[in-house]
Amino acid sequence: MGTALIYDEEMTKYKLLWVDPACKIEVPERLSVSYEALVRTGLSDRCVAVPPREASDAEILLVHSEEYLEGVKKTPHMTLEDLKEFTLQYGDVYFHPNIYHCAKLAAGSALQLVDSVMTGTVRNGMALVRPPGHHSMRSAASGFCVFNNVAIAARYAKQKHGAKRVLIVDWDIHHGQGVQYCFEDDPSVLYFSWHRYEHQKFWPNLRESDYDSVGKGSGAGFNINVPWNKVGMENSDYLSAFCHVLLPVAYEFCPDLVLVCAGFDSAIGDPEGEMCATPDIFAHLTHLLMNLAGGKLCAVLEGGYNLTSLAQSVCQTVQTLLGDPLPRLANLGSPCESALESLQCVRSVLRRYWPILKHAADPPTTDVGSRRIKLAKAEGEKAETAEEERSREEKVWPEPAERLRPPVCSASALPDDAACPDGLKRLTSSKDLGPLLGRRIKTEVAGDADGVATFLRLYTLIEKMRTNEIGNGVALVPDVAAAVKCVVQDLGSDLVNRVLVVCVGKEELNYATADGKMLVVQISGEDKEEQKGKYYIPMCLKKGCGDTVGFIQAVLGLLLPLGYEYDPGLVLLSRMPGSGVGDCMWQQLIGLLKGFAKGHTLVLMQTNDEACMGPTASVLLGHPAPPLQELLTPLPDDGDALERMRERLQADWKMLQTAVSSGN
Ligand SMILES: COCC(O)(O)CCCCCNCCCN
Ligand SMILES: [Zn+2]
Repeated sequence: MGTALIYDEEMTKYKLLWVDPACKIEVPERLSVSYEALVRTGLSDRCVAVPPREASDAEILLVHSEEYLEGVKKTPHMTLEDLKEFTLQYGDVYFHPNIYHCAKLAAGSALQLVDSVMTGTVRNGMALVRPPGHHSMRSAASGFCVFNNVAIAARYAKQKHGAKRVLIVDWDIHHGQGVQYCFEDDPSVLYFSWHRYEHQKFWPNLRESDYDSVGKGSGAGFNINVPWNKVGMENSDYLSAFCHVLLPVAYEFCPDLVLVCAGFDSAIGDPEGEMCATPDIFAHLTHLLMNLAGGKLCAVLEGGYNLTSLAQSVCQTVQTLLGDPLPRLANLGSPCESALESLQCVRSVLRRYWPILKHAADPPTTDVGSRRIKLAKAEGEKAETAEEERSREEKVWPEPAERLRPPVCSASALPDDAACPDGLKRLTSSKDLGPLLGRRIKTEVAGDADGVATFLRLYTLIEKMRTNEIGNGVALVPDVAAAVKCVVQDLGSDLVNRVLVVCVGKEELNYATADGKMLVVQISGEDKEEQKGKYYIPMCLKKGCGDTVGFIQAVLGLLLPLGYEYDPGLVLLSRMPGSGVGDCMWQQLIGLLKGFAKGHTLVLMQTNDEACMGPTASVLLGHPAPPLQELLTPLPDDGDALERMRERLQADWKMLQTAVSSGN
């Protein structure tokens, strides 16, 4: 199934007709440069072009009031003076004779996207629209928005397609207060937004944009605000918010559909956000959401005002929707203290609603709330002078790296008598092993023919991943533990710099290399509290690997942050016989680990584990992992043990932090 792309140049045909410093950044070129970049890179040709349509009155009335719609309907016939007059009643927004038409197309585009995804015509998609939507409210336009495109789409998905639970992820740098108001008492729509806040000093300067607005009534717990109280947030801050706040809750919520308020003013270079996250971060944010809801994801453009980072970020997003390998995120730092304070605050208010967060730390001792300052609008929003604007230094960042699809997506290395699943390319061992290696086979590696054959197969797989001839691969081997040892000791570190070894099951694995060439993470039911140094991390689930809740907590809160910080060149994932891990969980694990090492994942399974070959091959080939059924409430001990482990490890691994360092 493909990726839908919705765009129509009609939505570029309105603009600001008078002087208004607050609105001058919202220009038609935002849409045209984004689309042109998709065309120039060849990405648009790989998408399924879906035409927009006008949202009907009834669809708009799913969110907005009749009086508001009636008012907007009059704008096409207004004189310039009337348009200015009409605009005055709202904030930071402008009207134009053609904006009503475009607003219907923008909302209708979101609905076309929902139809295409919910009917299975496509797997996922993106709508490039103007005007944006997430600020508009039931009876008010705001922040360049006229109709709330994504809020309408969520209501529509429920009403027309019977969606039970819809997740809305808003990575725009502004708080989508319009979306929050729409669903704050609705437990069927989970709204997650991060936004520049600066203790209420930043637009829209709302008290209810802070972390303690968690929703109301039966919607309590289903509204998540992550305020950024400083500018300059980086990739590590964004990934920490996903791994330690959004993803655990999203997995527990188990949505049927994911809608993204895809604003790119959260990228570096944007005059509104003033953040430092690079465009390739959106490849990973998109990827991390694609294993939810069976891959049903609709991204709808919101903000984004730096035309360079906007276009690059749109391309990164669409390229991930198309299933291309992800870029490696270079030198992730530690999340900054301010970000950790925000994560700690929001986790502490959410833990009572979401068992998966039940072990989250208490709020920080310093009362963050007391720093909220409600500046008088004039003072807070004093329009910066042209001088100030020029003085703000121009940000520069590297062009995102190319993300080349390897000629072969997935390969298999199997014993001759094993069946090869459809779509996998069966590898025969490469003859040219190189003299050095050849000699070593004779001596060190298991001398028997099987051992040699296994060695040859694994070497071939890894070598072809290193040269990007193949993306990922699966090998069936007679003895998984021996094969892991063979890769770890003889292959991995020679061929690849930094191998992330993830072992599911109980085998004793103690190859951790102190030099960090390997990071061995073992998830098992065995209690191995002692830890063998920074690079061997045993994660023990008291109830074993069959405990999906414990397993997903270990993956999201520990394995993912570790993987991002370690930044491996290869991922070796082995499934020990008798591990007890469920197929769905196993597929989710493969799907998530594909985000590392440009997708170079080598899966090792025991020859008699053939039953799992199908599900494994499906995800390796790029099919979305099926959703985990609604997660049961975890027993306290598992979360507790993992939480204790996280606290112990965070001294070595900064991405594991979820709170300000206890000293503060
Ligand atoms: C959904 O619209 C996308 C958006 O969130 O980016 C809109 C931002 C409105 C920002 C209003 N203040 C402008 C002050 C200019 N210095
Ligand atoms: Zn924005």
